[in-house]
Amino acid sequence: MNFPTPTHATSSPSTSSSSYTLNHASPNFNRPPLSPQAICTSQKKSLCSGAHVEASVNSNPVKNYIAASFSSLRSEAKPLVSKQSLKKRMFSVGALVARTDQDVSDATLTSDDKIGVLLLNLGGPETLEDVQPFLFNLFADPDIIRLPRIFSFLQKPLAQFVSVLRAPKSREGYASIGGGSPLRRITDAQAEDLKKSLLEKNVPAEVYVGMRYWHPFTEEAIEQIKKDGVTKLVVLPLYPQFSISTSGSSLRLLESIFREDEYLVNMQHTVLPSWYQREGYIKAMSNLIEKELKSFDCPKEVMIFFSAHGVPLAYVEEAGDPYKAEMEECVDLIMEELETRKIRNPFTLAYQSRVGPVEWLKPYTDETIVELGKKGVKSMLAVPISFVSEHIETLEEIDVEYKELALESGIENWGRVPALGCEPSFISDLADAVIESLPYAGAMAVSSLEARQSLVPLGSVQELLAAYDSQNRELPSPVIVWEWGLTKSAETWNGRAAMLAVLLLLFFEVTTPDSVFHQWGILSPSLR
Ligand SMILES: C=CC1=C(C)c2cc3[nH]c(cc4nc(cc5[nH]c(cc1n2)c(C)c5CCC(=O)O)C(CCC(=O)O)=C4C)c(C)c3C=C
Ligand SMILES: [Fe+2]
Repeated sequence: MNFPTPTHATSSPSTSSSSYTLNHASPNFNRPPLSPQAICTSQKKSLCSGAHVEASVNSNPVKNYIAASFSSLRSEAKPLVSKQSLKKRMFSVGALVARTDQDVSDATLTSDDKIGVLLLNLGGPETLEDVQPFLFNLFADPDIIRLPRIFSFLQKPLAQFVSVLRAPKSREGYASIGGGSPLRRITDAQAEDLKKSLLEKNVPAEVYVGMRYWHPFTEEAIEQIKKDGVTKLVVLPLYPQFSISTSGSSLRLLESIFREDEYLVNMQHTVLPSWYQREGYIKAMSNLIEKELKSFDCPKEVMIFFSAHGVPLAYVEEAGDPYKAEMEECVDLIMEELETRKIRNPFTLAYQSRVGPVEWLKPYTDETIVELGKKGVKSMLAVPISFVSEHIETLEEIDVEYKELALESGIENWGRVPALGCEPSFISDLADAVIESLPYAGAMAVSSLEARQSLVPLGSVQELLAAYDSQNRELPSPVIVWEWGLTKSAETWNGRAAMLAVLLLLFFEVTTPDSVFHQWGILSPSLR
């Protein structure tokens, strides 16, 4: 039994033949239960402590799924990371395989097959006028702000309110980076290069871009996929690490689109939920860091400062988002790779870009920079780690705000690693990831009602989505921002509701003649 590698794919007969087969035998896809060690060694302790580890629900869902999916392949898998780290982590990464248990059968591509790759990304406002509607789309997403079900009718009014409130600050940021987000341009270029790379590897495919919050919207990409008659689709979120708020949100949207559509239900497809462990990605990141370190006078003394986009703490602690664990493992893998190159710099991971008053993942980037400055760190290399394109948070937040903060904090030498963008070895590795996942694209059983309810064939996305939620609630619960009870987020939101009530009272106090406070003598008339 062979693990599908790029080598197999590139050894496929040329496309002129009537059909070609990815050259590997079908793996047995029954998912054996994971051993507790396999899970615990692959994750940070917090996820493992005393956990009941049996099904793939109680810890890192994406990894569990992948681990479960690939555990039967482990012994023969081509190591994707160093042997040492593979041993330590017990499993390799691959596609989140869109498969039912029974039927990873022939991975055969026929000449009639039309392969598509759907790149999922966030999207960004292209002009300053786009900023508020873009923010509206973002905040209207229940994976970004989730209200309790009985208040879900308030989602759009709330999104309108928050987006209008946030827009001036956001607009200022986008104005300072040239009047809009570069995300569409860069993602289009990545799509173009990926298509070329796939062709060079003898896998002709069309690559589509589907953005979550701005053009080209995922719905538009899907329409094009249908028009083009794609028969096998690889869904590839452009986020190396999985978060409920990013890849999860896009997958949830896809799931709802697929469920409604006869064509899509029948189309074979597979999903790669996260790919930060891939050797190609780890090496590409390490190359960038190694190169940038050389621009410092004393490279060995530079603090490598990984800065990841944050998520609210409740995502990780209450909803089981694997984001933090994946991020930490990703950083470990990069540092291991650098170690093999004899680069043994000190390093830190912190989280940036928090929005609103709730607690986000810590340590915060800004506070950490100040602390490191106080501790006497003189040289720092910032490494944006959660995203593969330049965007507002690299170009403005890191390059301007954090740089300024670092210099004020006593750090004398500052550098920043560029985002991967269209870096050829990275794109080539993405192409390999697509090729490796193709054999697992499977058809949904249209007749099955259950199949219609999940994005990928029966079981897999359900497992992925359900696994977000450690309490196994009916719906994965990304961020319940307000519920009755004593969770941290509930407390925060109860507090906010109270604040809102006070603000409303004050508002009516100063705008209406018969105000309550004045009648009670709490506010003097001069304040009106
Ligand atoms: C892995 C990356 C990202 C995570 C995780 C993420 C979570 C997340 N983001 C917000 C709120 C905002 N994000 C905004 C922009 C933005 N976010 C990401 C990536 C992640 N977000 C990117 C790449 C971008 C920039 C896109 C671009 O146009 O360049 C914004 C808008 C900008 C701003 O006003 O700061 C907001 C708002 C939340 C609430 C969240 C997790 C719940
Ligand atoms: Fe964001």
